[in-house]
Amino acid sequence: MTQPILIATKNQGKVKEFAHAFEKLGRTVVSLNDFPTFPDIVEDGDTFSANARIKAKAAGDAFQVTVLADDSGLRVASLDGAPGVYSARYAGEGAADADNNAKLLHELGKLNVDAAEPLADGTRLLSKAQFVCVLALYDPATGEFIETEGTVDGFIADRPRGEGGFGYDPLFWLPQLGRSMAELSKEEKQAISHRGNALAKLIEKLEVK
Ligand SMILES: O=c1nc[nH]c2c1ncn2[C@H]1C[C@H](O)[C@@H](COP(=O)(O)OP(=O)(O)OP(=O)(O)O)O1
Ligand SMILES: [Mg+2]
Repeated sequence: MTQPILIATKNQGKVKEFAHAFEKLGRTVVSLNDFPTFPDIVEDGDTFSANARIKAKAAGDAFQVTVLADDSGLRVASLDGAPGVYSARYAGEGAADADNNAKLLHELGKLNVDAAEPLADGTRLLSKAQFVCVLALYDPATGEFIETEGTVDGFIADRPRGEGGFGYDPLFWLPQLGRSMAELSKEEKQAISHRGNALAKLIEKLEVK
């Protein structure tokens, strides 16, 4: 039996996406939710890369197994790239997804949005935006990291759509699909998303090694 892959995350949305992706490769995953006594990791890096490495190293050194970590977030053009690495705590420490989404709409509501044509249902697109995901795979035996980054471009809509995904997905509009990220199946999200993209790059790197 091959070992499950340990993902250094407590985010159930991420866990579901990785479980789906790795299932197709015949692998299962476990996360820090399976180790409730494992202490919270302080993500005090200035970049997605730094935080991904902090999470991978903390778990890898503790468990002495190879660990995958994901640090990700949303860059909103009209907010000069905010919330960026602060995406998880945009509305404050311990904020829920709904709080962060409300804060995002509040901040964008303060700006004068250009008079772009609304969508058929009246939805307005408030700003260009990009999801970013940095994956770090850390091997405690060598102390080495393998790192990849994935992005996806879209817009922030003025109202939520869809029940899938997590985080900012209901507000993230994909013009090429005419749907929000939360309206995609797991399969569709993996094919287009920052995380799916970063994971495809990581698997490619591992294959050529
Ligand atoms: O596909 C996504 N769809 C919607 N929102 C997303 C996505 N990917 C990241 N995000 C948002 C959620 C959270 O506000 C932040 C990640 O913060 P980040 O610190 O990497 O994750 P987290 O604290 O939720 O879990 P953990 O650190 O245990 O992996 O960006
Ligand atoms: Mg986090």
